[in-house]
Amino acid sequence: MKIGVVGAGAWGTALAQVAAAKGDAVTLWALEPEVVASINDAHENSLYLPGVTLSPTIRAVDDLAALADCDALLVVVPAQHLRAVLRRLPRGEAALLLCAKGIEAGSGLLVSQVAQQERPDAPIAVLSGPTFAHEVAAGLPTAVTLACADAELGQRLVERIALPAFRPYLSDDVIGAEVGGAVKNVLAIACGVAEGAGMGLNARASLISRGFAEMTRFGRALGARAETLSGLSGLGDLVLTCSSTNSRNFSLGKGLGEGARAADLLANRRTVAEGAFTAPVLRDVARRLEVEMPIVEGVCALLEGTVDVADMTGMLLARPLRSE
Ligand SMILES: NC(=O)c1ccc[n+]([C@@H]2O[C@H](COP(=O)([O-])OP(=O)(O)OC[C@H]3O[C@@H](n4cnc5c(N)ncnc54)[C@H](O)[C@@H]3O)[C@@H](O)[C@H]2O)c1
Ligand SMILES: O=P(O)(O)OC[C@H](O)CO
Repeated sequence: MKIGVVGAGAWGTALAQVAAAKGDAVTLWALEPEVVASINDAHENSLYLPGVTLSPTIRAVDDLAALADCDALLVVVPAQHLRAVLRRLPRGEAALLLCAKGIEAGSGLLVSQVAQQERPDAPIAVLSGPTFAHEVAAGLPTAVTLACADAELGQRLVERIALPAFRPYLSDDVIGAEVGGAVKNVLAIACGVAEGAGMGLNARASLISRGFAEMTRFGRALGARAETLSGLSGLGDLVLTCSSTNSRNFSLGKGLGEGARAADLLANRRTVAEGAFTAPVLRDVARRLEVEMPIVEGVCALLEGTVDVADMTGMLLARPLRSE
């Protein structure tokens, strides 16, 4: 199975390294010419994954047409750019393994739903789970969910990307795998806020737990299965992302908790904090589905600057007492 990777941020680069680990050639499309040059000349992505020596079998390209002969494409551009990039991909039979975590602004669609609209004939799968790119690139033990409605294709993809320290679990619940990855980014912002404002570890654990209840309600409303939401791509990724400043979403929240404005924290940043873009559209979809997501509502209000941290905390704590 000839693999191409679309998007050479930290995660696309780490996944190219995974795909190249068995010695196969991997074509990696990068948006930025300096990233193409850095990978081909120095075997390093000095912009997005500095300090990691990449396999010499990874060839970076700046032209999406170079991916035309691939059997499978790992699509790793941020959710808000996915549709535009899919429109420019060469037409073909390649399976799309979608690796971004988010919900598209405007449409309210998950990544797989965007892909189905843009590439209705392409076989689709989703890769998600607790995966800091630099740890995967360093070969540290990692387990992920690979979700695909077509069990045979899913099995082939699992076997193609599995490594001794990179362990994919196969699922057929595509929506469930995506909901976890999209919602956890917003909840990680909330946990970062608690960290930045010095609210303590009890507050963080409560946000993870009550946030998981929000994720589960939302996922169930979209048809996700409960066991997917409590698996690697749901609870697993929620725990990871809510626990470390290695997470861009958690770090963004920490800055908010320390009193910075969202616009200042987001201005001129090169790396993506998907939760900031997913939050308002997640809130809108949840309201439409009549799913209660008070933590997500609070994160949105804070990002929009309509409340401060004290207001947000007060609103969450003052909600009516209820059973768990
Ligand atoms: N970094 C991680 O540890 C990690 C792990 C799992 C999933 N993800 C997900 O993977 C996706 C990509 O994140 P990342 O961490 O690789 O990115 P990144 O933050 O390292 O880099 C930003 C990426 O966005 C791309 N980009 C910017 N503007 C663009 C445009 N107009 N069109 C197309 N691409 C554009 C850049 O070229 C670059 O590839 C996100 O959805 C993220 O949530 C990231
Ligand atoms: O740095 P974050 O917050 O985008 O998180 C990266 C991965 O999604 C963690 O699984």
